[in-house]
Amino acid sequence: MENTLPLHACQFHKLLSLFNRAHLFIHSTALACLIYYRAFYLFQDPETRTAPILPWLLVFASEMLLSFDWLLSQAFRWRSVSRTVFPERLPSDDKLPAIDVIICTADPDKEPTVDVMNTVLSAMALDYPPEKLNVYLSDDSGSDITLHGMKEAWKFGRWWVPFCKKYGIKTGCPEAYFYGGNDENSSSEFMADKEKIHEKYEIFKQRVKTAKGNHKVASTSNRDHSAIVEVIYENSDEGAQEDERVKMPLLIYVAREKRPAYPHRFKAGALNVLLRVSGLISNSPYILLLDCDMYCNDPASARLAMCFHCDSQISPSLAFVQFPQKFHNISKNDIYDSQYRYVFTTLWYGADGLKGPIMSGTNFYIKRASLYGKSMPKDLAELRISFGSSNEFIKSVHQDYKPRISNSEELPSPVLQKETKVLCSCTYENHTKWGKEVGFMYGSVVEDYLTGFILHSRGWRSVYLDPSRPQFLGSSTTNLNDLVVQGTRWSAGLIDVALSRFCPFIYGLLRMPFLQSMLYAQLAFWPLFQSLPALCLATIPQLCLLNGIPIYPQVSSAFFGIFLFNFVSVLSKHLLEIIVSASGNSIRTWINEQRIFMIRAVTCNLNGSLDSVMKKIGVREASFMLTNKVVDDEQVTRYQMGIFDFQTSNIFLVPLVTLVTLNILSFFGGVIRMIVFKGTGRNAIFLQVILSLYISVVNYPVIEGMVVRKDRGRVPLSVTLLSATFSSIFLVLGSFIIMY
Ligand SMILES: O=c1ccn([C@@H]2O[C@H](COP(=O)(O)OP(=O)(O)O[C@H]3O[C@H](CO)[C@@H](O)[C@H](O)[C@H]3O)[C@@H](O)[C@H]2O)c(=O)[nH]1
Ligand SMILES: [Mn+2]
Repeated sequence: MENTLPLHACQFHKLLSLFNRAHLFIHSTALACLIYYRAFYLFQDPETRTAPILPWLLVFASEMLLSFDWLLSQAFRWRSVSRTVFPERLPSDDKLPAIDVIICTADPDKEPTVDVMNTVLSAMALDYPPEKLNVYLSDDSGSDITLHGMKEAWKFGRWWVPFCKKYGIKTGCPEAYFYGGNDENSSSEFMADKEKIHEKYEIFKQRVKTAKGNHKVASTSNRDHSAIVEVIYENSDEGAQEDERVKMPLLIYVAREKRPAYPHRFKAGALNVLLRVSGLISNSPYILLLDCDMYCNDPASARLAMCFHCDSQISPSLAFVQFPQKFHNISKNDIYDSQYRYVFTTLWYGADGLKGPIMSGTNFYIKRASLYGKSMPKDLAELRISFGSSNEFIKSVHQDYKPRISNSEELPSPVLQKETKVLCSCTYENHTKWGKEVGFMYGSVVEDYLTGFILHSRGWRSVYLDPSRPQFLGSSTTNLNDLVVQGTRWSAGLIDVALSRFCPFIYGLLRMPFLQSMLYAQLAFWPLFQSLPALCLATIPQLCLLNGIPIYPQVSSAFFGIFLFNFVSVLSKHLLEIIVSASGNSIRTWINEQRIFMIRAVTCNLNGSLDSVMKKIGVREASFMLTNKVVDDEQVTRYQMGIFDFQTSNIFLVPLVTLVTLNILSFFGGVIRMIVFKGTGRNAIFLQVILSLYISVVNYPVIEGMVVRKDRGRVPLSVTLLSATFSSIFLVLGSFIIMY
């Protein structure tokens, strides 16, 4: 009889959820009072109004948007859960399903080949039966350097994988292993082996680097090259000794065809090609997806994920098991919130309590069949419309298909080679459902969010697993420029979805539970719902303050308490969530996150939203600006020391510095007015003074960058001057507009 003990357990965070619901109730009541106060004003006799109607309406609209966004975000707080797994109860190895690992890379200049190969090697070292593990690298640049790197990785892997297995090495990424330094084993045999492997690793690295040095790629080759599919197989003397040979997973290099005249759909396009090619070659029922900068930090993840996929109760509706993105390069005082704490420790736990976390691009084990569309067509004509013209691929979508290569010693037949090239061609998807209903979805550069959304709306679910030892570790953005470039892409991608036919308010509400569609809506609209109010609340109350116009209730009013309560309630709730979710210095994390929310709102969220709108009206083209993975030592040092690096484009920096300048000006202006004003006039502008002060204090690093610092990472003088000019123009023009 089968093992009947459960493979996993789920814990509902009862206390936290109860608290969240109570907070939801109290805070909404306070928000209702605030809305009453704002709306009531509009019906007052114009003679008795203390402020002109335009700024009042702008501030009111911003408060409504923020409140609405807050209300949506409560979906993430309704039902938090966490999960544990019992991999020791899994069936024996011969009963485990096979896994295809797909790793994406796109540019050997921006994504150093040695790092990519480290990810490949870490995947090869996963603790899983080797004959059931197939590792694919998708190379969107079609570069010789990468292919050469793969061959070298294979050779080194023949030493590395057995070494990891023999000594139960956890860190399967050689670079992290040799330079991370934490060994439990001190036996002399181990030490000798380790030294030998370390030497081989250095040789491997040197070879990969030399190949790069010898090879200059033309920058256009990224967009114009033919398809290459190569099963990496090497049988030279450089490999391990015959008797030492351990069975290795299959390693396959795939570069799809790319031509300038054909859209290549960025990462989603690459993934769909890989779905097809892997379908033909190994056709494993489960797929692990990895970005090239995300290595396996623990070989156990495959088995942990199988605790869900092998559970016959939840497996039929389970699309993917998502692990968090964690990063190896986070400093103690993480000034940019590079770890995305909020997303991976607050939001995703909450989403898991509904129908599962949002797909997060990398680190998830997905069921292949879930990507093959809503329902399986019955006849061949329909199958061809869905999947394209390859009969061989169509055969592979049926469960009983036997993969074409079953072990690493076998070479692909010429027929198979020809067929895989067809599947990689840039015309293969024409007039098919790829990217629209089948595979990873096109239409947004956040292909992960959109694909997960479509899967969830078809009734699939996902689960979130966040074991104490990070199963995957990546490199995060550690400077302002990389952060805003990445953030702009995400924001644009999310707004693309928000403004498309997949808008979660309509498409989601009709297809998924209410709370789940709220959670998707909150994320999709988040760039807009953050940036517009932030822009307004960092300018309008300040403009009014300098003109002596009160926009908030005066200190003696009962509504003053309501406003203060709302402000304190949101801030303290945020602090509490940090205390619950993270270890370390909570207050510091809290300030860092408050600051980065504000900075993001007026830089990348704003820019990304604009980008998306401009694409809609046809002024801009879709693009996928890769996140930089080449380390700049000077910038890293600043990040490690907790010092902001303001070297970024003026499109981002000028609005930020302008807003901070404006708030400093209005704070001092306000203080002077409070000294000069007597009685109610003073009371009436108090909250505006506090708001300007709060914004200035939280953004102190910007001020420091403008006036104190002299290093390269400071705010350039030209930006400070430009920003001062902009804020003066705004103040003068704005004063005219609100007065009349
Ligand atoms: O045309 C492309 C563009 C990108 N990539 C790969 O996609 C991955 C993610 O790109 P990266 O530049 O690292 O972007 P990030 O912002 O760090 O990635 C986050 O955001 C992406 C969506 O925008 C998700 O796909 C990722 O999984 C998620 O980690 C990398 O492995 C790239 O090589 C391709 O294969 N082809
Ligand atoms: Mn990345």
